[in-house]
Amino acid sequence: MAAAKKTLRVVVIGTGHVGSSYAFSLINQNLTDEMVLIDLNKEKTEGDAMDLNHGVPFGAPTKIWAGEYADCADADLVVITAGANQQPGETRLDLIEKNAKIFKNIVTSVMDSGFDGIFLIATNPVDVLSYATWKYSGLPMERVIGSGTILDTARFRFMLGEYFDLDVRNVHGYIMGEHGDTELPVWSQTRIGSEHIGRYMEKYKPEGTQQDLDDMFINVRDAAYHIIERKGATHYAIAMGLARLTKAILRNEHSILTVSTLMKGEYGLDDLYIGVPAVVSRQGIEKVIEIDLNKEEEEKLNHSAQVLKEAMKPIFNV
Ligand SMILES: NC(=O)C1=CN([C@@H]2O[C@H](COP(=O)(O)OP(=O)(O)OC[C@H]3O[C@@H](n4cnc5c(N)ncnc54)[C@H](O)[C@@H]3O)[C@@H](O)[C@H]2O)C=CC1
Ligand SMILES: CC(=O)C(=O)O
Repeated sequence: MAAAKKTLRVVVIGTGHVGSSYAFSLINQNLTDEMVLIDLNKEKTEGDAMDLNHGVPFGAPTKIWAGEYADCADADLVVITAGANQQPGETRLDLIEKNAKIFKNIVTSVMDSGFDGIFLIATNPVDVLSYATWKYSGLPMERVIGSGTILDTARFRFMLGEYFDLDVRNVHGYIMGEHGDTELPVWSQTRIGSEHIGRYMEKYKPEGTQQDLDDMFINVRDAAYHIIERKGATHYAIAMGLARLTKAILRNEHSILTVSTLMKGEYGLDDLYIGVPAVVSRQGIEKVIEIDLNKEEEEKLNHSAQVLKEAMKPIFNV
């Protein structure tokens, strides 16, 4: 008889805007057999579990419950979206102290359960908290992944698709660096179809200017501020980004995605988590892809890394 297929379990810690949107996005993708919800607000997780369970007849069989840290023991993936979010005017780095404290407790509780899977982190500042999770958990770096600039890259591609009036799936480019104010667009490697963006613009949008593109990037970089001013939080797009990452991991897709991962000499950087393109599969981070950056992009990436290191100093002494 063939061996029974292992049950896939995802645990979501923090079921606020981001966590509950992710849970909803995940059950719509039929990627997991079991989903456990954990939050300080237990009543809310119970309500969310009831609500999501009532949707299961419209999707595929998935067991969903409001759980405990002990449920992490058998989890394949623990996704952390718990902690404070930005208030209008606050930067992501302003959240560092509050959320680093919360993370020490959460990661210790997960590891005490005997967890031996992959962590996926979204809480801000995501680069710093992914590093914190790696340190606090003692897991190999491959198994601690931050959502990094996956959302910024999606915003970048979306806005370029609108600008050129094209299917966003034909827009290829990356935002790298901090998921925050020092992130950078990699124009030198941005392609529309297989054409470099500059050449595409010359041929098909001659009225377009570099100023248009620079303004677009500012909108990408500041998108969270614009949304938070209007509705207090951003959650749908990151939830879909986390679901995309979950798929790459659980389905062993070997997908190149811009995630936050530990630098060990790549791009000349060491001992920090930062957003770069990397291959993501069932083992977690398979490898960082070192794309060619021009001088200006290299300097911007270095600056972003320096800002992250400064922000980490009081907590990790790096
Ligand atoms: N990486 C990214 O691209 C994005 C990250 N975020 C970040 O995600 C985080 C969550 O944002 P929202 O969902 O909007 O916040 P929220 O306030 O709606 O939800 C946070 C949840 O965490 C829970 N929580 C707090 N401390 C906890 C603990 N010790 N254990 C378990 N649960 C705990 C709260 O009870 C709450 O339900 C924020 O840090 C936000 O900045 C948000 C959007 C995009
Ligand atoms: C809140 C946040 O990090 C974002 O929407 O980019």
